[in-house]
Amino acid sequence: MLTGPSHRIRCPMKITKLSTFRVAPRWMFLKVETDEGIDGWGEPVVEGKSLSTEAAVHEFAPYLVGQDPMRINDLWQVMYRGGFYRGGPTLMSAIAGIDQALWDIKGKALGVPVYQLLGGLVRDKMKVYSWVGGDRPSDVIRDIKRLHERGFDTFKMNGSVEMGPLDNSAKVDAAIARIAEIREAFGNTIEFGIDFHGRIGLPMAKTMLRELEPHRPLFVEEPVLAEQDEHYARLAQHTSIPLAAGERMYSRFEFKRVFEAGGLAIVQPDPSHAGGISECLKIAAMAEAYDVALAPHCPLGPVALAACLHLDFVSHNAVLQEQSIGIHYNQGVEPLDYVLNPEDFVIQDGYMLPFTKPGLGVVMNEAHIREASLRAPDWRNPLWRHEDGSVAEW
Ligand SMILES: O=C(O)C(=O)C[C@@H](O)[C@H](O)CO
Ligand SMILES: [Mg+2]
Repeated sequence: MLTGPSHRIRCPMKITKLSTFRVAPRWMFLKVETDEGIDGWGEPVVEGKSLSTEAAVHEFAPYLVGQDPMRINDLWQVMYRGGFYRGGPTLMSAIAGIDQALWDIKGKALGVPVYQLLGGLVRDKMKVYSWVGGDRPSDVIRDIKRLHERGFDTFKMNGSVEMGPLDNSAKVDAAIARIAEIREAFGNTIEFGIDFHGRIGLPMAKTMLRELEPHRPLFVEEPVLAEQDEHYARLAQHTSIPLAAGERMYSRFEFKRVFEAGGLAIVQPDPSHAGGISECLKIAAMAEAYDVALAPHCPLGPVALAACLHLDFVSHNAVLQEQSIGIHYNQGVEPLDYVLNPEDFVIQDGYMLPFTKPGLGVVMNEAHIREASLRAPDWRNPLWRHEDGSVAEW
């Protein structure tokens, strides 16, 4: 017999408003409001395409306003399938940020951190890594020293400057010498991933991997571009170095091909690009079935990082988490500049601890965000060109 107020069948909560705030350095925050005063935050953004991502978020709004935010799975399917066209960085990043906000609302409505809604913790802390060097990797030794003193022992850097499709041995030697210098300086007291950022392609990848073998990087990222993912399996035959990729893949429908073909030892979906927590959970589970490790991509802000960590804390195969504190893209703006609870972003000896507050666990400084959004930069990545004038991969 349903009698007392606690048993009253509640009218479903309703989404009332979506607001977007583009802010420095190149991020965008989404606030989803409801008729019960519970707000959820997300971070939908394609770096360098925030205006088109913002438009996509607001194109989804008519499907969401008036709907029950607790029905995350249905709203996700409506956004993914309802508009006929699907996939790609813009639509999937818009869905990602909305998905994050819906999980934030659900956790706050039920009074628990999101990872509790996803089955609870599989680990007590999560290993994180820091970027060192810049677009053209320099001063990496200095940066590693500085961060190593702060307790980090795992790093990532760009693997090279611009590289032509078939570049010369001097540039290969320069790239390798920089890595050799790191191992020389730190031995096995640190580990590092090398991100080629898609700057090399198949003609150079085997050579670079061969030359890197003796220095045993933790992984090599994007040795070829995601649109040539068919090469990962071939390259993996030529190297013992774990190959990683995924930041430019946007749903399980893209990742399934690399799982089937093999070659990637680590996948790096970005919960702010690949459909959010909901979709990245499915990608993580697929990866686990193929014994592929998970290392979510996150060169972004605090909500994106929180979404990654909730994913990490429920995924057995999560091994490393990228975070953007001090990354060269931030130009002096840091993720914690936009939150009122920096003390909850605990980094101890290169690990982060689970958030404890309900929802994603991030208390956004809305007043500062609104003010900062009045000065939103139109960030875009540099356009590089080779010696011969042709476009170079950045
Ligand atoms: O963090 C990484 O692994 C990157 O490759 C950075 C890249 O995603 C830039 O954010 C694009 O603007
Ligand atoms: Mg990368």
